Amino acid sequence: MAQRSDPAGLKLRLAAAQRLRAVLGGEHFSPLSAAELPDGRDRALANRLITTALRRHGQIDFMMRDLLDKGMPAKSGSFEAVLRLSLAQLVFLPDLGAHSALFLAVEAIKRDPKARHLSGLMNAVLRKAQGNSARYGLLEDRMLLPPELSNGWRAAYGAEAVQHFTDALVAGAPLDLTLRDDDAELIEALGAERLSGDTVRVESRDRPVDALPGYAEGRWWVQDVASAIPARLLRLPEESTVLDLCAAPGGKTAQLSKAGYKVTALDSDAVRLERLRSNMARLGYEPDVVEADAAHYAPQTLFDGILLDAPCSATGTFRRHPEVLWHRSANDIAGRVRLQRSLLSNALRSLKPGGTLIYCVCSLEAAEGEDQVQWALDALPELELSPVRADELPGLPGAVSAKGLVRTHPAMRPGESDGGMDGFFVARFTRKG
Ligand SMILES: C[S@@+](CC[C@H](N)C(=O)[O-])C[C@H]1O[C@@H](n2cnc3c(N)ncnc32)[C@H](O)[C@@H]1O
Repeated sequence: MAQRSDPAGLKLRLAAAQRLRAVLGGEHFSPLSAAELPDGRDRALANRLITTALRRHGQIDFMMRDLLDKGMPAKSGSFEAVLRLSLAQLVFLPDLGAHSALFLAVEAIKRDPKARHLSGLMNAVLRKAQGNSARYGLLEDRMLLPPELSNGWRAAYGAEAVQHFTDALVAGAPLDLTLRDDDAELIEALGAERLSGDTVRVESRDRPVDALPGYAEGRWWVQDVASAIPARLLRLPEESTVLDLCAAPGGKTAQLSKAGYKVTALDSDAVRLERLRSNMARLGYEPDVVEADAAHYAPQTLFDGILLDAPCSATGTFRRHPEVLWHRSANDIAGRVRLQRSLLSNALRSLKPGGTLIYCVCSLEAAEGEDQVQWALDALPELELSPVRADELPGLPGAVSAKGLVRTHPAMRPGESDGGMDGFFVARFTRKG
């Protein structure tokens, strides 16, 4: 807990350590908000420390093994989180200076009853790290990715692509927006460039998302360019009925609404559905909203189209959620594969004969993508593939396979942009008539 007499910069470090500790414990990363850290400069610095520690997690693992002769002390409260933040600062954020990394780490540890007995160790370890910081700054990029994931990616996408993945991990993601209505003045006010369809990209910004032009008026929503692909591939006439399965927080619901469909947005998570409702209210869209388990949902009236954005390992989102790289295990992925199969099977019960089903995941794992298509075609004889044509995705010809499946990954460049895109997989099916 920070106190009035605390040295400058301590409060933000305590907040950063608390957030990083929660993420190390398995939580999803979200940046500190204005409510959590009101001072904008403190907040920006705290978030920079956390994201650097998360992006450099694999290299910091190496440093910690190198520095802690006896390994991480047991039951040591915030020690690991504070150490990771300070190593991130010392080695990768030299513009912040070394003094505060050392001094404030020790001060932070002294304020944690579970770790204060380790303040001497923190000091000694960080001094040793300071002596080694030039060497640590040259650690290999391959340490940034866990071998369990990167070996498979190298086989699937090639060594050069995986090298780009590490660059993308360190650089982070630009901000992509889907526009509610096309307006050149708004695009200019946002400092954005057009990417594809109604997606624009903001490469750099000086304020939070909700302070950007057009946010309050609901003129756009945040959505990675890859995430905007699946809804575009539905291609049904206006007024068609569409069921958006696993819909929250509603990026694809908004696209489907904008396309003129009659949309039912379903999700099993009440809190996430609240976010969907407030996003739709801001944007002025009015889908029907259903709280239900998509594995058992059985509506009375069948739909013309279904978009199933299935829960997945989310490895394709590592540029914004570096923690997914270190949270995923083979078991974890196998569990999601089973869930995706049950959602796919049950989705068919809601689809009209002749209707279109889009299956998508923000995963780079073939087990959740390409292999699931093969499984569906074998196990669900009512389904047939409706291949996507390369000309349906202008600007991304390499994303469509010979079979008509869509695969994006962070080494792909949409349009002329330098920034990459999320890893996504999309397949389009029809239910036989
Ligand atoms: C990848 S996110 C969806 C993102 C959303 N489609 C969008 O574009 O904004 C996956 C969603 O699946 C939901 N989910 C997970 N299991 C579910 C289930 N059995 N039934 C319905 N929704 C589920 C989660 O609550 C989460 O909101």
